[in-house]
Amino acid sequence: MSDDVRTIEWTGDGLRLLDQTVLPHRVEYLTVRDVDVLVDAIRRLVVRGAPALGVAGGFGVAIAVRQAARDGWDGARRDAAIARVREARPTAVNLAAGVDRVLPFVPAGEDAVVAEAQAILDEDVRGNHAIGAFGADWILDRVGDRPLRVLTHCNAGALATAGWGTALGVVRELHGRGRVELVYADETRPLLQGARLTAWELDRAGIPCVVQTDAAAPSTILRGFVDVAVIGADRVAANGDTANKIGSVGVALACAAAGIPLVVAAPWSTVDPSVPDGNGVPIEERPAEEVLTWSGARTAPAGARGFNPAFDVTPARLVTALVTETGVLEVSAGTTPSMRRGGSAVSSRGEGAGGGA
Ligand SMILES: CSC[C@@H](O)[C@@H](O)C(=O)COP(=O)(O)O
Repeated sequence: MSDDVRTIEWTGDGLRLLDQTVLPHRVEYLTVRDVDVLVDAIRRLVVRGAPALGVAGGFGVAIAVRQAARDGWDGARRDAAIARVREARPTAVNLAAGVDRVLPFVPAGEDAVVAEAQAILDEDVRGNHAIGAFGADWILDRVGDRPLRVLTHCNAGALATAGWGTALGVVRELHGRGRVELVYADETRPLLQGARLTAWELDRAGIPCVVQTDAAAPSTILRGFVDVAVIGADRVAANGDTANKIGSVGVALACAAAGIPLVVAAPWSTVDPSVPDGNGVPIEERPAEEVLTWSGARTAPAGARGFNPAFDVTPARLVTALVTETGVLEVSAGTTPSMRRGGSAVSSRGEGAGGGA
């Protein structure tokens, strides 16, 4: 993403968000100055993607601190507002983690909170570049040092992060090395993060891309059109089970059946060691209207009810590699995130089970 378009930044006036609900047709920003507007923006996916939500969580606390001073709130009201930000969406662990990370700075005041939230943002951008390099190295080593056909699901790009992207950071790095033949971008039902956002990012970056329906993805993989799938994550359990946008598990099953790698690209801030496996990940269920309507018009018959889980869990045995900012864990081969601070060894490149920050 070029410098003229920032997903999320603190301007002093408030938190400036690129409104992802109107992309790719319009580039509009929303400046958030109060907590209720932020909670609504998170729920409507004005800002979305696990790492970007972590940054929003950190700055959300700054908004609450400023609002408390402005509107004369007591501590209890301020803390309740912070809790609303923390709980605005349940699956991406980054949101709660972002809030929790800045909380100790609340007594020191707004500037201290903003500085810590800015550190989350800056670390995310740095980490994504490292993820891109580690991921590209691993893929070219394991899949082949040639222009590759890459499949991705949802949007794990600059828009989903503070910049550069995780899965799309790997794609950007591969492209920079002349190693992308084509990207298959799954459209990502029902809110089209792939068709609207991933395709927009790839087009701006000059990376060849086709958009396909989610239902096409397993077939595309089984027909031999894809060399590697690279996706992001909303929460990675200690055993490597990975929650990501609904539809990811179908991609993973097809990759396993076709014998191609499924690579999950995510920062350590998306790993939740407190959750032993995928059963412990809360899965957001979104309004039924998102699947019962199209462009605001009802598509399903009046009597139909909807079921709209926003995420699924890919079992660790289907995750070939987890690429973090400190290296690569070969999860299906038995190297899990829980081994990070453990002892024994790990991966092909750089990362050990005891590695990382
Ligand atoms: C780097 S973003 C990783 C994930 O958060 C992403 O793949 C995803 O599932 C986003 O879902 P969304 O509902 O758009 O917030």
